[in-house]
Amino acid sequence: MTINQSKDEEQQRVNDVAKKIDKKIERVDQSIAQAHQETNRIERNYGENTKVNTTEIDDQMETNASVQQQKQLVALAVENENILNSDKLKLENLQGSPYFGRIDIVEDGEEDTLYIGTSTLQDDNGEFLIYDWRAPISGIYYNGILGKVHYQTPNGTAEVDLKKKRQFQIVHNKIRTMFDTNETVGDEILQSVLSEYSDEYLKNIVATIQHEQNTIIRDTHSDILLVQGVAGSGKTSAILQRVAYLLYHSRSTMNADNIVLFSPNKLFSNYISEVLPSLGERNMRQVTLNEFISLRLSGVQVETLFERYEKDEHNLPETTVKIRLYKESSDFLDKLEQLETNHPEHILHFEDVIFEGKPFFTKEEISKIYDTVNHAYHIPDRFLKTKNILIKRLQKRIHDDRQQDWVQSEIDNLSDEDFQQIITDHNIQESTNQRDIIAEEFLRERYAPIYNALVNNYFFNPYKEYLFLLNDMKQNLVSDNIWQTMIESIDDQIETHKLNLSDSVAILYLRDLITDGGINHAIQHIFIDEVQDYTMAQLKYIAHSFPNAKMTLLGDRAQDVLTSSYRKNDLVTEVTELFSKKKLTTITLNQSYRSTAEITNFATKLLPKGNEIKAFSRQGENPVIKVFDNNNYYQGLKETAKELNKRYDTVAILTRNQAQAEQIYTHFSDESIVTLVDADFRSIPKGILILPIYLAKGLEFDAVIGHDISANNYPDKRSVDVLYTICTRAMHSLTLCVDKNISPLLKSEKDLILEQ
Ligand SMILES: Nc1ncnc2c1ncn2[C@@H]1O[C@H](COP(=O)(O)OP(=O)(O)OP(=O)(O)O)[C@@H](O)[C@H]1O
Repeated sequence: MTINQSKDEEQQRVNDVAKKIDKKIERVDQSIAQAHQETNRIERNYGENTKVNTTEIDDQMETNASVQQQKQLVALAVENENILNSDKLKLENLQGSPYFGRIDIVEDGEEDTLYIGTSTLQDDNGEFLIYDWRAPISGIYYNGILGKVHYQTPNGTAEVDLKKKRQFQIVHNKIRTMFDTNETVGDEILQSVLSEYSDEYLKNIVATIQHEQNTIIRDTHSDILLVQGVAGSGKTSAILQRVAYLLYHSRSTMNADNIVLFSPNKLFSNYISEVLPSLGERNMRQVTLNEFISLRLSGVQVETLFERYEKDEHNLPETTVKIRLYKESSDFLDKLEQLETNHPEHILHFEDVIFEGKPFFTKEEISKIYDTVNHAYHIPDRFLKTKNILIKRLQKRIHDDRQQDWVQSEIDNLSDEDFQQIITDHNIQESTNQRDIIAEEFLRERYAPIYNALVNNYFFNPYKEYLFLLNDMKQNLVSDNIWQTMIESIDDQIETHKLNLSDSVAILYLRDLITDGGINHAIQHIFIDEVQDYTMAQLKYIAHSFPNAKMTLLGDRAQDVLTSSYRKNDLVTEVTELFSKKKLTTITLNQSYRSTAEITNFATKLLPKGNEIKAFSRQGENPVIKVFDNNNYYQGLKETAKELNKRYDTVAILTRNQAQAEQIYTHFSDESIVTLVDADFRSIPKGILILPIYLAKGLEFDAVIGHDISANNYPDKRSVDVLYTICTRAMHSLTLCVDKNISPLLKSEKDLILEQ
């Protein structure tokens, strides 16, 4: 059979499947309409039932039971609607491009042909028209070369003979390209996908997942999966396909709410938000490190990594670097823990519990309780016992205060409505001591802020405890004077409700350790993108906070934009040491997909070990270094951007910091096509964008212009990470602009220099 004949047959099949998908969508639409009517009907009914009389006890109980039942019915109806909507989304995702792969196999002597797409589709007889790309058998499409291959099933490893592997590119239900291949998912389709222009949203890559990426996506054994992947190697893409894969495989035990992704900034969250829905899945929870810390330290303003980077720009004093490195190590957290546990005689720093302007429990009273609890107990147990004793004292006080005159008179003054409300809220039966019970409930409500303070551990001051431990700490990093000055400066900051990034994690760790709090058992998977920005102390704290979670950490040691000015240790070595007791797998991705070969080759020359990075064979223009006369610099930059914008939808001018971005913007102020992006942006428009590199982390643009690549701005090796990250954001075109004084980092690139 010729390829054209088989293409005709394949096209025929696409047409048949497309019709079946359309029909199924029609049917789902009808079911959704019916389900919606049903939900409305139950909700109306629910509303009427809740209006039943609630003053008589019997009626009240009956109403409660009925309301519960109605609530369940509503929940079921809504759930049913959700399932139908999700089915519809999956079908819509198949519309126009129902599948991308086909495998012909022989299993146990039987021949079979399977088509692979973003989700499963069966016809009315239960025949599989499309297999989900995450089904066990689909794994061989990504991994297997023709011949005998294995795949994992729930019952163990199965062997099949893979006879044919065919790839399709189907657009609007027409086969655009189709060919048979042997090894990985072929270059030709990848070429075509990668040549497309940048988009506001990252796309799913299921049709072209590469071998190593597939290993990351399908790993279910490791506690810690660490991926060191060069710029543009598909780390972020792998995260998202992995989330989709894990959700499919653990459907009965996990949903998207059990997964948390730590993302580098708000722009990034929006950028990746379409991938999972395009695979028929819900997005996982997302949080930036700063949001995570700030949520846990409410009332304190924690410095962001971006703010610190902006402040740090120039050479940091050696002592600052030493102290910071120490505080960011996991050893530092261990040291705090040790100091705390080795001094059982030490009384924690407690605070008065204030009620209506006066201490209800004084810190002396709390300290005394803590001191009387057996010193041999672990600190969290002593803390809990103290807390329980306080709660008991509060309960006793409630009990004792019932007969107080002021309570009695407050009850007498209650309106009938309020009186009745207390009875209803607390389900108080009629009896001789009804008034006592009402008094008790009244006091419980009145004293609720105290109870709240106790439950939330507000009677303990972790900030003072931290300062105390710092004072107590023997260290030989810096002179005692400098150490003391540092402590005083933290104290001053705390006074103004501010905190450094490195202190914030230490304080959280200490607080959670002492109070046995801050632990979330429900999260099963943590993903951290751009892990090179995280300190070991932060990773240790995150692991401590989510004890049941497996962690997938993805980063690039060469894109250490935010901390390279002072950090020296290697990412992979540090992470491996930190998690030495866990089952850790490290995967390296050396193939870069984002940029043209010319751009990747240019960028890799900046790195000491750049020759390990493999460029993808997509050709484009050479990068250009444009040198302008000092007076014409901004004019030149502006014209370069406008020129590029005629050819490319998104042109990003990337700077070292926000101030530089703002300065450029003033030169553009007459143009409406230009956007100055800052840390609060949630999405990126098309046109010319100006932004500091740290906000462009993880993103990509058709054309990139590096601003002011001069010896002043990029003086030495410590600037390599920033420059490398700038260059690798470009998909198709890279221009570096500079006045006469070119950075020494570009010394070997004389051929690319264009004097203007
Ligand atoms: N297997 C693939 N098939 C198609 N496109 C891919 C594949 N892998 C990566 N890409 C594309 O390459 C680009 C870079 O991918 P991604 O952003 O996931 O890389 P990254 O390693 O996270 O990059 P960086 O660290 O530089 O931010 C994206 O446009 C992505 O769609």
